[in-house]
Amino acid sequence: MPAPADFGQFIDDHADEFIKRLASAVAIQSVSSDPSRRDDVVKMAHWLEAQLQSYGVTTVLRDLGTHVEDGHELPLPPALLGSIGSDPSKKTVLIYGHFDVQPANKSDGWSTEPFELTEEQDGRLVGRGSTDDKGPILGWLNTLQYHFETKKELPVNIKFCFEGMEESGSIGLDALVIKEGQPGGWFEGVDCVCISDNYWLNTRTPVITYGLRGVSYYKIDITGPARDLHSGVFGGTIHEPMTDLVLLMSKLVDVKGKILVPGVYDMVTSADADEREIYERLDSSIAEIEEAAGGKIALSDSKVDVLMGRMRNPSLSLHGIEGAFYGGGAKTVIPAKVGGKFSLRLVPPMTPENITPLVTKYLEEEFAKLGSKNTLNVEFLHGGRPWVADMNHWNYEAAKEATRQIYQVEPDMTREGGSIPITLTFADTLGCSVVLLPMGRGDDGAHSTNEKLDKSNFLQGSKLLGTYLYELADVKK
Ligand SMILES: NCC(=O)N[C@@H](Cc1c[nH]cn1)C(=O)O
Ligand SMILES: [Zn+2]
Ligand SMILES: [Zn+2]
Repeated sequence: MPAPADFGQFIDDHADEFIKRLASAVAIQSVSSDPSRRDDVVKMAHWLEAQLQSYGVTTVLRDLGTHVEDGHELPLPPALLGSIGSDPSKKTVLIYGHFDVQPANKSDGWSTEPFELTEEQDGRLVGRGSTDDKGPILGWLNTLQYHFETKKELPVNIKFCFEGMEESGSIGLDALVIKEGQPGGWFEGVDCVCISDNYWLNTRTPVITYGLRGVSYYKIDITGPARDLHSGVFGGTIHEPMTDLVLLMSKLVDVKGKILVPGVYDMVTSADADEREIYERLDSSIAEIEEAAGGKIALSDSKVDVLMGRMRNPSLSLHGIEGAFYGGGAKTVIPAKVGGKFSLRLVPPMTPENITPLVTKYLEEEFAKLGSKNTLNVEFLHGGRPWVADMNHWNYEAAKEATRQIYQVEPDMTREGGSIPITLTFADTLGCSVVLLPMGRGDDGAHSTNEKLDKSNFLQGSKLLGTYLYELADVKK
């Protein structure tokens, strides 16, 4: 059953309205990692709930309890569940997305206010969350609006699961998905899952994604003096926490991206010629990867090695140092306590559970070698397992056919370097196929400054998601 003939036109005709709605969503500063923005994450849940309800979706906000952040107990934002249609003759698809975003400040280097969506001359819709993940969520709303206003029946039953903690490790969601996946739960009867929360490899070829790396996030605290000290008075006198931390962090990864924690590479198989061929065939180039990164800084001249570095190999990134002096000027302080943050991206069979003992043991051994009198504490902050799916499942056939119809090309089949921790929980708990059907381009700059979603991707992506529902209705189980 193809999508109705007027569906694409409806999306194009409502472009301005849809962009305004995206601007309203971007304006809510739903930064999950910032405790002072927690009310905005909750506000975003209510905003989205009202949108879903206006198109006839039955909704419920599920309380996820509390979590502890820097020693303070904080309420978690609720998860938003929705349901529309219960026709037993139709398939039921579960749609997941997240309404929280990464932090953003103009002073980080944004050209415009990050929480004011700015439409640029070339069609770029610039704003935090435009591509990750408010634009894709609104793509589903655009499809719902079409069916509501034209009084057309949806081709499938839809369940929704939208969360507000994805950028902070999806805390609390696992338990909810496991509970709602039981008989009588919200997700009973779900046949397949679709997530639109990642990106094409380049700026022209759509992709369908069948794998994600996992993540394991850590903080290493080094504590020394009771308070910050004058470096003129105490420099050369005491063990400095920052010196220890910088030395320790330098032991984690080398300049070529090689992870230095012993045992990590023993877990990963190396790619044979057939596997390398998969990456060779992908429509990508070093030049495009460097263009998206904004610098000629690729780790290798080999496209295959660079793509495998993102998709099928682990990596370790250093993110920041809490407690370090970072302002302008030349403050001569010795920070009393510093916390280094880093994470590993994981590939099968790595898990946060099997990797954490290796990381902790190594850091403790390396710290002991420093002979420092300061104190080390290694804390695991959050994690998620890697996931690889069967790309020949009928759920993927529906996504491929929808892509062919909207973009008139064969999609590239990719694994994503990022993580969506709940994906594996959906796959395992509901025992069904999960497909990742992204809307945005490879140069969207998710998590970065000047994050954008191109207007054409927003509109074509909305058509893609709607068309996928029709292909799903048709495809043989
Ligand atoms: N679009 C998915 C995404 O960006 N996921 C985050 C998840 C995460 C894990 N820890 C912190 N955030 C990612 O960084 O991959
Ligand atoms: Zn995301
Ligand atoms: Zn993200």
